[in-house]
Amino acid sequence: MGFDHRKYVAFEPVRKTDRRWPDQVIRKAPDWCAVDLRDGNQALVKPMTVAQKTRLFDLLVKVGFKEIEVGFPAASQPDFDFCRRLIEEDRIPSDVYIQVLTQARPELIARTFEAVKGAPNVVVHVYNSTSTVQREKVFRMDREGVKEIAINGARIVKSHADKDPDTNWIFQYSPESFTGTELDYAREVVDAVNDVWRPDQGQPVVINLPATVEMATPNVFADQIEWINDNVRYRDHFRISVHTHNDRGCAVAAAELAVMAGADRVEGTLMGNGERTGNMDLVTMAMNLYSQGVDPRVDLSGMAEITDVVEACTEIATHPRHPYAGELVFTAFSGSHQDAIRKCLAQYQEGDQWEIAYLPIDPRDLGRRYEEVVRINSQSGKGGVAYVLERDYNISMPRWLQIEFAREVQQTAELDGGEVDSETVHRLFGDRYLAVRPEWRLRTYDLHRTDDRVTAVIEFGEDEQRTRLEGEGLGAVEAVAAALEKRHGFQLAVENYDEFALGEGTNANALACIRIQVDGHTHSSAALAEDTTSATLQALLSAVANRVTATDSHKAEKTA
Ligand SMILES: CC(=O)SCCNC(=O)CCNC(=O)[C@H](O)C(C)(C)COP(=O)(O)OP(=O)(O)OC[C@H]1O[C@@H](n2cnc3c(N)ncnc32)[C@H](O)[C@@H]1OP(=O)(O)O
Ligand SMILES: CC(C)C(=O)C(=O)O
Ligand SMILES: [Mg+2]
Repeated sequence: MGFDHRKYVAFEPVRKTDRRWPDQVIRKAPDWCAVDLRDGNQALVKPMTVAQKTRLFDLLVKVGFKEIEVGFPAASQPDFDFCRRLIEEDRIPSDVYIQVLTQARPELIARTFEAVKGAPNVVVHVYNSTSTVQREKVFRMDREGVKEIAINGARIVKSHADKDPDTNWIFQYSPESFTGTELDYAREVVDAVNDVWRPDQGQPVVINLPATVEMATPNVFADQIEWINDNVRYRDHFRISVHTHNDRGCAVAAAELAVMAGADRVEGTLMGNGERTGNMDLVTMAMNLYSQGVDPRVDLSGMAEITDVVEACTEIATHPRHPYAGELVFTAFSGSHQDAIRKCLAQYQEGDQWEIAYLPIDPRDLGRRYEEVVRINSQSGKGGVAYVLERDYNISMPRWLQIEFAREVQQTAELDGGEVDSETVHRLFGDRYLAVRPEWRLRTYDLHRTDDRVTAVIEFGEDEQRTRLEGEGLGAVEAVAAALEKRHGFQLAVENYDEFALGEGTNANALACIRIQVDGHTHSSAALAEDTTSATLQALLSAVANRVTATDSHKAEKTA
């Protein structure tokens, strides 16, 4: 008893020597069938109301699905009523087939045909279970007996349809629990059904091969599909569909490999709602194709609407890491990812092929914004911090300041433990580098250049108490630095100094960043101003102010 793996037996792989699917590449989207309103619905704690089903149906149509399984009308009154509503209110576009599921039981098939009466295009989907376990333990029948259920069902479907030639009928058969069915037997049943329906004589047929329960790795499923594809009768005259479940977490992979193995059609649900761990997720598979440059033949650009409607109808929240749709899937918190994204995006031009590290697709294609791409916490680095200030505040920092400021942001993030939003990053930058004390505010400057020297005269401070300094040097910064050295009696070296013209969207035109060294201590500052010289001189004054304040408080501490 307990946690004992010996309770389970390994799935027998398919002994195949003519495997071709591994070399295939999907270059065309399969036909899609959305089964949200049936398989998705039957798995919900609270099955959808008619109003919810209608909302989800309208969304599926809007997204572009042309085959939509709308329910199991013989199972419940709401499913029946919903079907009637679609037809009687003329809600089904002329190029859309509604699909209805029924067991292969005469009374249920009859009721199903009642439900779809008057619809122009209908897929009647009949199923019975064929696996060894189901034959032996559920139906207690031999192979012939279970095959007879299928044949009977096929006959009854055909006879109802024959009575209603105004509808375009597609017949669909599923050997339910196909993955647990011996392949030769699955073929035998499928052939027997097609012998009734005769797709070769013009009857449109879908043979849907379900991984009702996902029992093995996706390559095994692909082998099963390729084997059926190679061995069934009438293969050129009907579509093979697959319907995978996600018990092992590989429903999408299994469907993709199945298409490589010859499947023409894929059933699934938006966001993967469905029995147990869910159905194959149509959003993920379609977007996987899209990200490979393949037209998915559905339009998922309104992803926010898709997740809103699916959440409202299923009452299941979207996981923040859900592929393509989750809140966090286009966000990088970690430093090296942010750095790479920032560098790639800086080189990206509209119309280029999308080659951005860590972003498999352009978030804007799904209605997302670059604003979400880089978010800051304690895992972030200088690239991310710089990106946020550039993106949201048009502030470019030199590399040396990025390194220094990222440490400050990191400390805040560590103290806080969570995310540091863009406004906080901006405020930290302003408080730390841009704040100007009134007594150090630059008021005027005057520069005189002779052949190789500059004489600078500056005034700074409050109105009544302005300080006037004069100095000389090779350039303006050196001249003012010399004046400040003389006034304060220290040695000042400018370690780094950068200035940037600012783009639109800011009041100032220039940003200057400076780092000075005084008596072995470094002090950095920055300033925004109308012109680059004002910005530079203000940055220098603020850096010196930092030094003077530091020295004063040190002296005060000693005296105390
Ligand atoms: C893998 C899938 O998702 S398959 C779809 C599953 N979806 C659903 O079941 C949701 C809707 N189903 C229902 O509401 C009900 O099951 C109904 C209304 C269809 C039928 O209900 P009931 O008649 O009460 O019977 P129940 O579902 O228990 O049926 C089991 C009986 O049908 C038989 N049966 C089950 N599936 C099939 C089938 N596909 N074809 C023929 N007979 C079948 C069983 O052998 C069993 O027979 P028994 O009564 O002789 O023992
Ligand atoms: C009815 C069938 C196709 C089904 O839902 C399954 O086998 O999972
Ligand atoms: Mg299913």
